[in-house]
Order: sequence, then C-alpha cells, then structure tokens
Amino acid sequence: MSTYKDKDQDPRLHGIKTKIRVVPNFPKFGIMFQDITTLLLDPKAFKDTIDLFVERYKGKNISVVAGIEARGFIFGPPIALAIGAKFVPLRKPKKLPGKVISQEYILEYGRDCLEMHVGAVEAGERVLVVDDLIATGGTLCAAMDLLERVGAEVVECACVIELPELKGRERLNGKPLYVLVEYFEI
Ligand SMILES: O=P(O)(O)OC[C@H]1O[C@H](OP(=O)(O)OP(=O)(O)O)[C@H](O)[C@@H]1O
Ligand SMILES: Nc1ncnc2[nH]cnc12
Repeated sequence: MSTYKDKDQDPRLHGIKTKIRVVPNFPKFGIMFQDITTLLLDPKAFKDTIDLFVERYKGKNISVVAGIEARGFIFGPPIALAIGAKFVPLRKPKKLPGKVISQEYILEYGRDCLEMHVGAVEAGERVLVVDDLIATGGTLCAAMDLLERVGAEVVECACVIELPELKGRERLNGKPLYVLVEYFEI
C-alpha cells in the first residue's frame, strides 16, 4: 500500500495531496512518479500550496528565493513575490548566459550539475531554497553548496513533497527542511 501522510492538521494539506497524481513506472520501472502538474490545474490547491509557504517565510528577513530547475521554477517565483524577495534560478548546465559557478552532484544513477549566475546572490544574504520534491537529497545538497560557496546563509529548504524512505533529509547536514506532504510506498 502506498499513501501520503499529513504533516499536520491544516485542512489545506488534504486538498493538496489529493491533487498530486502518482504515475507508477515513470520515467522508468519501479519509480512512483509524483506529478505536480495535476496540482497546478486546481487554482485553489495551487494557491493553498503557495500560501502555506508564504505564511511560514513572510517576515523572516529572507532576501533570496533560489528555485531549482525545473519544477522549483513553478513554486519559487510566487513565493518570492509574496515575501518581497528576489528569485534566483539554479539551472542545469549550459542554460545560463552569464558567468556561472557550478556544482556537480551524484544521483541514484549518474551525475548532474547545477549552475548559478555569479553576482546573483551576495555574501550574507538569507536564502530559501525551493523545489517540488526531495528524494535522495542530492539536488538540494548541490543547491546549498552553491549558495554557501558565495557566502549566503541558507535559512531552510522547502519542498511540496518528501519521499522519506529515500532518507534525503539525512543528507542535508542538519539544514532544516520543510515539506507539505510525505509520500510512503509502504
Ligand atoms: O532528491 P533528489 O534525488 O536529488 O531528487 C529530487 C529532484 O528530482 C527531480 O528533478 P529532476 O532531476 O527529475 O529534474 P527535472 O525537474 O528537470 O525533471 C525533482 O524535481 C528534484 O529536483
Ligand atoms: N518519485 C519521483 N517523482 C517525481 N520526481 C522525482 N524526482 C526523484 N524522484 C521522483
């Protein structure tokens, strides 16, 4: 049996999790793909998602929301606008036109890399890192490494979904992670 478990009792969380479609065996056999495109089709559930993050981060003196390509680009910008922060895209290789710093990371199979424009984030800035999902945690780790290399302070990582069985949270070296829903395969 697979299921989502509520993080807390906020009734908006139930609506959000019912809108996430789980697609078995995509993109390969054995993966239970968490499809957030169905959440985006429901304006209330999408707005509730953004509102929950905004309620948590408003007034926390965060000047940067860093969103991870691709799905962090969906949730990050509305959060940034609502809390009065700038949005900084962390992109896959060779997409950003300016001077970049790069951080490689290990995936379950193979390697990938994230890049950030030099000068987009300054030393001492307080940053929220946003993505749709944490699985093994490799992507969020690379994002935090990039930001910390330029002297920024990562306040927290925020994701819509966590796959706790993959233990990604343990790879974050104690950095706080806030998620709205957890998905368990058993
Ligand atoms: O915790 P991890 O094991 O690192 O996995 C999480 C990452 O995987 C997915 O992105 P993906 O790499 O599939 O890229 P995409 O959003 O460009 O499709 C997801 O959107 C996260 O960014
Ligand atoms: N199960 C999953 N669903 C969606 N995106 C993912 N990225 C890594 N694992 C994933």
